[in-house]
Amino acid sequence: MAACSGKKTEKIILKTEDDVAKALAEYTADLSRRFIKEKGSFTVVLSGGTLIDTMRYLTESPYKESVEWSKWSIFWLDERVVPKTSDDSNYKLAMDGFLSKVPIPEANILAIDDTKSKPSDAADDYEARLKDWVDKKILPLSSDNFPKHDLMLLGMGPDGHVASLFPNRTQQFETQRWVTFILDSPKPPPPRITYTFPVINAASEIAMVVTGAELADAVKNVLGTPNSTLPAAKVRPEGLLTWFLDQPAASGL
Ligand SMILES: O=C(O)[C@H](O)[C@@H](O)[C@H](O)[C@H](O)COP(=O)(O)O
Repeated sequence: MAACSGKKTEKIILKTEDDVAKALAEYTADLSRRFIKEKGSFTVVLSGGTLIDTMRYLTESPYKESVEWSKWSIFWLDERVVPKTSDDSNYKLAMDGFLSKVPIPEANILAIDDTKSKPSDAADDYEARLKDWVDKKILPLSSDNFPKHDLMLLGMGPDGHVASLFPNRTQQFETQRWVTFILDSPKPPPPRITYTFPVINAASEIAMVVTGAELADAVKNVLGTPNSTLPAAKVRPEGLLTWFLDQPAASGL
């Protein structure tokens, strides 16, 4: 556990992906209640990939009616530099599978500007708009002056990447920027923008949601190897890190 331990790391291993989906809905709804009670809002950062499908129970009873959706704001951990209508778009994935099913106000959704076709411009623009949200006090700053989100929901790839921070790519070492870009992502499509580790680790809560046997080796590397060098081992939030695993993903532990 040492390799990925933040101030506090928890590991929840459940039998099936469906059990993980149910536990994730309960965890997210609990945090929503807690943060809204404490500070009147809830800022949530989404990944692409299978995560959106694993969030499916949040769009159903009892959560659909009980969660205070109007207090949520939505951000993306990473986004592909493609039109929002493209099947490769993380915005489209989240819109189709989650955002179209719950009443989060459109003004609270910070999506990529897909008129910026150059990844560096798209990253600069997203970072500038994050700065506006900090200026408007929607997002606080961490002690290191990075934007602090309440909850980040992360997936992990079989190569141990999180967000678009890949092994053998330099973006994982960024220490200054809030949002950076990559032109040669090993996972297609190649051009993307991504939050950096200082922003990820400024979060109050991070859930690593990892299901399926194809992730077992990466899980074993990150959670079972001291000093793992995979990007996922660099996830060490200021707050609590909770790993949600199904048994196939946890089978190497
Ligand atoms: O845009 C992306 O590609 C994702 O944000 C990416 O970081 C994803 O979370 C992981 O690749 C895990 O993907 P799976 O959940 O599909 O394994």
